[in-house]
Amino acid sequence: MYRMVSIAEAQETVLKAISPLPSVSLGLSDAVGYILGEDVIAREPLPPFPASIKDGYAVVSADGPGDYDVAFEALAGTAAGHLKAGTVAYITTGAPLPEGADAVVQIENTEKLPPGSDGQQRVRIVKPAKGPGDDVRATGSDIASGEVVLAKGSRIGAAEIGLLATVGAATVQVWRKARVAVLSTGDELVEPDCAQLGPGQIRDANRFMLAAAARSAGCEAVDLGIARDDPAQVEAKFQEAIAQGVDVLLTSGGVSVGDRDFIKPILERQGTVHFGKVCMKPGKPLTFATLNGDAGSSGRGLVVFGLPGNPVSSIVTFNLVVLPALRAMAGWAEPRLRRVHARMQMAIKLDPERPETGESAGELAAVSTGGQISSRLLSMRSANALLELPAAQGLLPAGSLVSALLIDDLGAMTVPEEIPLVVPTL
Ligand SMILES: Nc1nc2c(c(=O)[nH]1)N[C@H]1C(S)=C(S)[C@@H](COP(=O)(O)OP(=O)(O)OC[C@H]3O[C@@H](n4cnc5c(N)ncnc54)[C@H](O)[C@@H]3O)O[C@H]1N2
Ligand code: MOO
Repeated sequence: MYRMVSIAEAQETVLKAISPLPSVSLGLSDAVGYILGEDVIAREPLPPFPASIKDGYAVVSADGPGDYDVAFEALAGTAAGHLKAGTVAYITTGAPLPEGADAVVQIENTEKLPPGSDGQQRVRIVKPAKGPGDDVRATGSDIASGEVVLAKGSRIGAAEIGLLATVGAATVQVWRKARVAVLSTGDELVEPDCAQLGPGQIRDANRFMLAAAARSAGCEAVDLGIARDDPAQVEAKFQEAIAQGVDVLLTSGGVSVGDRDFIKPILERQGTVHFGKVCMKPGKPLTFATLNGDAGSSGRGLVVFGLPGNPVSSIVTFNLVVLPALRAMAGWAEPRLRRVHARMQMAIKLDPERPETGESAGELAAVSTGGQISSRLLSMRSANALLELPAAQGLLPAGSLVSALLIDDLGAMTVPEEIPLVVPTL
């Protein structure tokens, strides 16, 4: 019999038992979504030279307004020329400021004059530069040489890829992501392409759902298929996971207390079961174990999550416990789900015994996805948050402010036309 642990204790136990996977070197274009395993330092200043902020004329600011010869053109991508006082140079945005010049006057503040008889281009500076440095980016004003542009532990998104490219970090050290094997167990399961279900059969939903969830976390998913309710078959699949050198094994089904539930006894024989019962609904039989030895692609053992067979229990426990573990392995400093406030738009019945995790959709106004039953995958459809509801009798009234754990990027959320600016009165 297992002691019933709280969700927080289960999460803490898992995060204590695992550590980040070894770092790997990745090409810049492949690094999006990874966590940086090193500080990235700028070797040169940016801009590497004083650069024009505008299309206009490079000037000696002390020359002031007046009519000038355009001595030459300073174009982006060319070496800076030398400007003599009393003349100006045509300059494009991003071009190096010519030596001798100290400011730029934008085109809008000038008037082109007819060329001289010798063809000399001339311009009138109508509104002169305010002083040295006007409309010029000084060397290193965006990024100083030696500056840490990205610290170890940063998450690499599109802007960070841009920064890496800017400073010439063509390859970077990042924490590797886990290889995750997915195994379904149960005599009743058939493949999704089964057109005609036999007696007692259902299609395997969990394997595909969990593999997709692992891939969404950036992990490689390894499909171990279905094991029948037979300890020898389940053990053979465990050996296959070890042989394939995966880091994490996700099983679903067979973790409850029936005499056909073989996952816990096998894990007890092969490794250490850290918990086998969690005080939550859905997901009570969630089991977490580590297998010793040289399993896992980094030779540091295999991490096994025995997820409940009910599909909703499976995906909810994945989000609450497995996902933080995959993130921690990938080097996330704060791997847990983001917790926000949501206001209930409707009353919700509470469970008297187990704190409940329900699903909500929409804005940070929580609307139930309907009947919350662990077998009913429709209760997860389009859900973008899991509400953390206490174990209690009765109804939670509409208007209650509840805790919500975000499980997606809210990309499907309706977008208000505008959000009013609220300025605090001081
Ligand atoms: N006597 C008790 N029985 C049960 C308890 C309990 O405390 N005492 N807990 C219940 C809870 S809570 C859950 S959750 C389930 C979990 O059971 P298992 O993990 O052993 O899962 P199975 O019995 O194998 O399956 C449960 C349910 O889910 C369906 N299933 C299984 N795998 C898949 C799959 N890959 N795709 C789609 N559906 C799947 C399976 O057919 C069952 O209907 O135990 C309760 N029992
Ligand atoms: O814990 Mo079970 O997941 O309620 O059905």
